[in-house]
Amino acid sequence: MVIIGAGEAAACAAAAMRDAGWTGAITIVGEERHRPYERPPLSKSALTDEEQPEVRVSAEALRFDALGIVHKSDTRVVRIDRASKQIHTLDGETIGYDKLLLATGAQARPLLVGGGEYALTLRSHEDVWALRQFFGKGRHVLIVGGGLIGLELAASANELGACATIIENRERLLTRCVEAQIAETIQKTHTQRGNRFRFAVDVESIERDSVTLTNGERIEGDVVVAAVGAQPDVALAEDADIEVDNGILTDAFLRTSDPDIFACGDCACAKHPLFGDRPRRMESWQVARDQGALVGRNMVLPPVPQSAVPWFWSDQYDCQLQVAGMPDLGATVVERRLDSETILYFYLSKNGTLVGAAAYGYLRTLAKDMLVSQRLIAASAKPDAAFLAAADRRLKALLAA
Ligand SMILES: NC(=O)c1ccc[n+]([C@@H]2O[C@H](COP(=O)([O-])OP(=O)(O)OC[C@H]3O[C@@H](n4cnc5c(N)ncnc54)[C@H](O)[C@@H]3O)[C@@H](O)[C@H]2O)c1
Repeated sequence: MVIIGAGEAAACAAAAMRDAGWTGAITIVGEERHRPYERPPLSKSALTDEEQPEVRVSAEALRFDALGIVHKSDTRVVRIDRASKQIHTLDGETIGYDKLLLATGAQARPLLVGGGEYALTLRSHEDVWALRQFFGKGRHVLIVGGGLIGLELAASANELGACATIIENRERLLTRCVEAQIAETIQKTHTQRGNRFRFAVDVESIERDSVTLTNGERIEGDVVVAAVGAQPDVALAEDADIEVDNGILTDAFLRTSDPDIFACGDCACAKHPLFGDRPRRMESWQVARDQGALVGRNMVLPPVPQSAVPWFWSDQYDCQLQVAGMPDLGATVVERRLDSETILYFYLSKNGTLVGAAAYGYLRTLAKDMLVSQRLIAASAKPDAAFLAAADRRLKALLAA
């Protein structure tokens, strides 16, 4: 078993292969220096902690030695030869495989404007080192992109006594993953703390410590960060003529168009039986873990389809955003107000099936309901909308229905 890419999904897959009974060789090849590590802290505690940030190795990667999993770090794969079932590395090494897993992840999308190279990005542990020096008291951080990274960075900057200006070219924040009302509430949390926003305007050019917008405005700061999305790392798959369309295409079992090659995590665009025929690329830590565990198992045992409900969270200040399922498939939205600060939205498809849930506010208030929501989505439940909206009625009762 050979795995290309050494992130969270790869680590989970390798451990799952052993857990599924595979006793042969498992080799993970990745270009990063570190063992697979957790990326969620990079935009938060790794920036805000006083102590210098250390790589937080993933739980599964801590088991590599005990499980006899070989990890070749600092090694770039340059070609997959499907006919001879071999991969080739930049160092000239050739490694044969019976089954191959592509867990190549994604890269920060570059900002293609004049001076774009001045903008820092955040994807790796090393990127945090570069950013930390600009996140101190009295600093002004200019962030292009009002998505998850942009907002988490803005919250971290603010916690450290800096101020952030977010420049988003759409009309509002988080268009990729949440409903307008939640986006508005999140924006309010930021503005109350002194962060600023510009919407529906593009960046014309970037200088080392300022940005010029297409409306002529020039904003000065201490650093410019580009947080304009992630692009899947599909070059190896494309070169090997494996089907790609916004990610490496897989069926619900995470098999690519080559029966001996699988894909998972940020690079994979996979079908999911709960969410119709269209394959989807999910960019979240939990999905990487769930798909990794599933694909590792599927490469060893008779395959089973994806069933875990996609889920992610985002911590900003003392609030949390959680999203489960596929809110974009909802035809109807039902609001459940949990307290003055915390709202949960349910997304029901045309036939009344619960397909998504999203909540923002205090974790202690929303956690239980979001957990139940995930179970209801997994069960393709068709809950009564009035029941969902009534915050005094316990959602758990719907599980028994
Ligand atoms: N909590 C989490 O789950 C979490 C946290 C951080 C990052 N991530 C992941 O990291 C990846 C990258 O995050 P991200 O925030 O960069 O991506 P994103 O897709 O969440 O947000 C990108 C934002 O940039 C905007 N944008 C795009 N081009 C622009 C331009 N030229 N000018 C101004 N705005 C522009 C988009 O409209 C969008 O709002 C994603 O895969 C994300 O899911 C996840």
